Amino acid sequence: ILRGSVAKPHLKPYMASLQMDGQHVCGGFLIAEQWVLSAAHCTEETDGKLFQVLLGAHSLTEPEPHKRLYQVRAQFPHPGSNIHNNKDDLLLLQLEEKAELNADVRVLPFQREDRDVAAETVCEVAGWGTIDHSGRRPDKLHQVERPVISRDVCNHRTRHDGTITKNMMCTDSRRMDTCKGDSGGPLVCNGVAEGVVTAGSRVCGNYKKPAIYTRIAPYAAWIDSVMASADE
Ligand SMILES: CC(C)CC(=O)Nc1cccc(-c2cccc(CN)c2)c1
Repeated sequence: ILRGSVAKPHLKPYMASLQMDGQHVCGGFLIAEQWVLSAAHCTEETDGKLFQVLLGAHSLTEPEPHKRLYQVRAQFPHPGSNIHNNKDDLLLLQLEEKAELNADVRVLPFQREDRDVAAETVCEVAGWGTIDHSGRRPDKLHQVERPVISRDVCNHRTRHDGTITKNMMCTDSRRMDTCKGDSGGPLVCNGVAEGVVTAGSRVCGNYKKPAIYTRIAPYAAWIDSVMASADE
């Protein structure tokens, strides 16, 4: 998160850190006791290995009462996701066991009504992604509030030039923005997860390249079907 602030510890108990070999790679969030939602492009550099999922954390390194690293039983990238564009950029992770829910570990409801969030709505996004242009990575969770911008503005030829589909949404990226490592985290508007951070043009803090999110509502049926069909 560029030019945001350190989050209040454990006030976003749905946040997950997707880790590989003990390193934070991407964000994610708890959508059910045994399921985390994130972004498919986070698996681009993992060579087919499974993530581990850290829940209940504020600091990535310090001991905290309800912090726990969960093994992943299976990963389900959306079948339409690919490395060439941001389409269907969702990843479902089934934890090896149900997460123990407590004050620091809670499920976040996601939007099921497929209707655009109004432009100018101020939403919040959090993550352990880079916090400055030298790529510094934080130990503690950061957050930032950003206004939604309309798909028409986001699709302007000087912005994302028509690549923003009805399954995507954008927020203003002037100075404060999401960045590398924030992918997979939720865009939370009025207490509900409306979107999942995607890397988009992989630039940060440039107002000409608004932040892009995969809208969740259009994928509610896919999410439900994967959770229902996965084995015990
Ligand atoms: C395997 C993946 C972690 C590779 C990757 O995603 N790289 C990367 C590099 C630069 C910016 C970003 C990035 C992320 C989230 C939002 C944005 C744009 N605000 C950029 C993402």
